[in-house]
Amino acid sequence: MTARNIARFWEWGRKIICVGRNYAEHAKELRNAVPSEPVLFLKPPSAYVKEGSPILVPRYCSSLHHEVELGVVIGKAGTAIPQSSAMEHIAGYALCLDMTARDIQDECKSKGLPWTLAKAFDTSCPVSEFIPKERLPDPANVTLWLKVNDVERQNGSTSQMIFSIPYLISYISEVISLEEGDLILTGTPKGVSAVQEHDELQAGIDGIVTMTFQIDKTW
Ligand SMILES: O=C([O-])CC(=O)C(=O)O
Ligand SMILES: [Mg+2]
Repeated sequence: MTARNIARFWEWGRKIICVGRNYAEHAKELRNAVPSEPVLFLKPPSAYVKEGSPILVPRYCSSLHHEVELGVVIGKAGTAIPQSSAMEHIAGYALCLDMTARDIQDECKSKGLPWTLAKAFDTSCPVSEFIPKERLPDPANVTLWLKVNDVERQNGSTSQMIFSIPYLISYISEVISLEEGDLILTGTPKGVSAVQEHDELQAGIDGIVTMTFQIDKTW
């Protein structure tokens, strides 16, 4: 059997664990309380989309939002990983979008229902190429940006995260064992906004990676 290539982690069928409200300014722009513990939700592996394929607006959604986020790719499995050794479990990173059907999420929130329809649909997790961890020596201090049709919407530093990457790995792995090829989305900085069919989304980490996606309809 040939060894699987971690640089193609999105093909492994592993889980995607997302952290919400990890930047105070973003929690505030959506009128949410700043959390005292991480807010977690999941996306299935069918949510992955790579450059060259479009991001699809679900038929039931009339307000699709972008959320640019740093993704952490797990390279070594673990359960209840201590913060002190958490970084050893990272293979690398990817720039990610947590595409969100905001109107549906608002409805789910008001009814106290889970966010699956708002967050877990096909193409809800666009990802960049894999970034080996050596190329991002200080993941707690990188700037993420996102433009819609060349207009900047999001620009924030991972230094603004409420819960650090080691804390998140430790917290998540107490509840959900982490496996090689899993992806953790670490939350979005402020500036989320709605996108339409034919819009072009460009996102990047300066000097490290950029990626471009088009928005399309499913119907
Ligand atoms: O839907 C939300 O705003 C929660 C979330 O994913 C984030 O903060 O990144
Ligand atoms: Mg998010």
